[in-house]
Amino acid sequence: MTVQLTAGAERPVVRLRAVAKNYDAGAVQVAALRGVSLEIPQNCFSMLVGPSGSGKTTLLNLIGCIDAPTEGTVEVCGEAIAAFGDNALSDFRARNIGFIFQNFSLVPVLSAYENVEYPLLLVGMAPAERRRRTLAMLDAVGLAAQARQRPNELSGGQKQRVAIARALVKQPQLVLADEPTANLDTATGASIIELMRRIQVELRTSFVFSTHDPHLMSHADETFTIRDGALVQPGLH
Ligand SMILES: Nc1ncnc2c1ncn2[C@@H]1O[C@H](COP(=O)(O)OP(=O)(O)OP(=O)(O)O)[C@@H](O)[C@H]1O
Repeated sequence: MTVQLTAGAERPVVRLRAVAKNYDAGAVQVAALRGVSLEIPQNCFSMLVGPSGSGKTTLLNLIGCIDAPTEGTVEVCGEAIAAFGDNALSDFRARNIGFIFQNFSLVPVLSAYENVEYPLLLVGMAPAERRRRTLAMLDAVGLAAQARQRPNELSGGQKQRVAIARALVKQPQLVLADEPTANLDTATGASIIELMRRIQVELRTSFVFSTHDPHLMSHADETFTIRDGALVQPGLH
């Protein structure tokens, strides 16, 4: 018998405590985040919503271990990030976190197949398993027929599907998407959110995506609203 734990009983995949982030901008300091504490449960589709400049990218960069907080603690997949050295942190990120960006960030000279395969090369996976997983992910995002095409031969929505496959192919515990629909028309953006949601449920991973579009709220299990660097509406809705 499988015992299904509730989200509240499991260890959260992300835990931030009293996080602040300041940037030096010439003579002045910008307080990009102030006193942010949050927990993101496992197997959850979460949305980070707020206007431009509110701190969404800064927060995703801290959760993605790309940047360190000025104050407070960041725990991802049960690990205290401050305890890692640079090499251990890169390795941790490569194994546990997938990233999706608004400008897709695909490698232009690689085919869709090669873009998706790339993270598996980085973690040294054997060729047969690499091929199996890459083909399965391309199929999951509906791009099996476009495997040989390069990014400039794909539509915006298809490029973002490749980026989703690339983020998920190593089966990370956590996927972060920074405004994944910002460069897509409304219908394509909606289909990308639906695809991310379907894959999140199938693979039982955790997604956090940022947007300035509150209309997407209905898709999320949990919404965090951020304004001027502080959370204003934490918790389940
Ligand atoms: N490298 C940096 N140096 C100085 N200030 C920065 C830097 N990065 C971000 N900021 C400032 O921090 C604040 C939060 O920026 P952030 O990019 O996190 O917001 P955002 O909500 O992602 O915005 P957008 O929706 O426009 O991408 C803004 O005031 C921004 O100008």
